[in-house]
Amino acid sequence: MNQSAPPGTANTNPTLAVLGFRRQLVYHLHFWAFIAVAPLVMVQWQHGNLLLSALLVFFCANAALVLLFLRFRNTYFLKGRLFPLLAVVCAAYSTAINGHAGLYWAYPAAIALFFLLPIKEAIVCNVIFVAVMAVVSFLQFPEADFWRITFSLGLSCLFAMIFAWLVGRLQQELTRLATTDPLTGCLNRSQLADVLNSQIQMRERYERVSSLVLIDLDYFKNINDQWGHLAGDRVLKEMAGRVRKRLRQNDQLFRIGGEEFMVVLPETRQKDGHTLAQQLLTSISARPFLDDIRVTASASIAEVERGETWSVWLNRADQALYEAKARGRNQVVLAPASRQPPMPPEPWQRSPAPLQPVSSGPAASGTPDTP
Ligand SMILES: Nc1nc2c(ncn2[C@@H]2O[C@H](COP(=O)(O)OP(=O)(O)OP(=O)(O)O)[C@@H](O)[C@H]2O)c(=O)[nH]1
Repeated sequence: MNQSAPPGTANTNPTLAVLGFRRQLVYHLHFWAFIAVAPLVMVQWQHGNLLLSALLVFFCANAALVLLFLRFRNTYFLKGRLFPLLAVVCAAYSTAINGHAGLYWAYPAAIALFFLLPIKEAIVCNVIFVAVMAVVSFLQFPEADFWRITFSLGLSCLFAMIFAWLVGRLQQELTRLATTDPLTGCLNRSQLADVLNSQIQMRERYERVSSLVLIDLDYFKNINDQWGHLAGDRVLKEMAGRVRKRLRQNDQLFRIGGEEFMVVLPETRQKDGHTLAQQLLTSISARPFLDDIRVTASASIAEVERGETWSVWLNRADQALYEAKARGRNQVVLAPASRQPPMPPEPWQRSPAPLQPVSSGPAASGTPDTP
């Protein structure tokens, strides 16, 4: 069971790490684009290309605003959408009036799209961009150059697309690996603080009350000792499956310790959650695991209170789980409100009748309860 809330859980949230990666990518692209393009404003001005010079000023101003917003407000100015638009327009227009000197900017502009836009939008934008550049180069250059430009720009886009797509998949896979338990497929602790905090906010802002259920298998050590660790693993996996089957789509199942699971029940009062917790314990104890391993579990349920932190909330549930173990296991205990002693068992929360063993497993063989 949890002894205490782990410090700094929010800082290790893998989803936030991915967001940090995106933010840095956007930040660096805008920073280096600004450095590269700012001098061109003067160059185009001196060449008398006033419209292009104005477009480049616009481009630099947008880049500067994105950098400032990211640094001081942690948000994307206009969602970072202006960079791709301006880069494409500037590159196409510059090619139309400057020929090859403008064309060179089309390549970094096309590649940057894949790192700034969602992949589907980037593909659509690049198809349009390559088509526009093909028309411009058809009008500007000899036919052989037109073919070279169109194919080399198309190929650059293809390579950038493959790279961005693979990086995106890698990010998704890393996030999945970092946020789920490989054995059971449940969420792990990495997002626990965020999920509980969002339920706390729902309570504070909208009076929507959520509950959390802790479930801990009883005498699980004996299962490992008697049937081996691999069987223990399979029991955990099957148990997660049975619990998951009973949950709603919005409910979230975490594995927060070896044989301890947590279910977050959004917009569920303690009394309603209690009914579910009872059903979960029944689904665990009613049928043997791996054909002949009888297992029971203990559970606690705690409704979020106004003004409490996620660690206090979890701690109340944890104390109630200790109580469930101390009262003889295979039962659900309601967590009391803060600073109140654990509630005495009521008739409707008493444990079900003891199970008859189907084999000589530890839970089935009536191992005496030791807290
Ligand atoms: N097979 C397997 N066992 C695990 C895993 N994680 C933790 N365990 C085992 O789970 C057992 C937990 O034992 P205890 O904390 O004593 O709890 P318990 O035997 O269930 O007793 P109570 O909780 O008091 O009912 C230990 O033997 C751990 O080695 C896992 O991923 N796979």
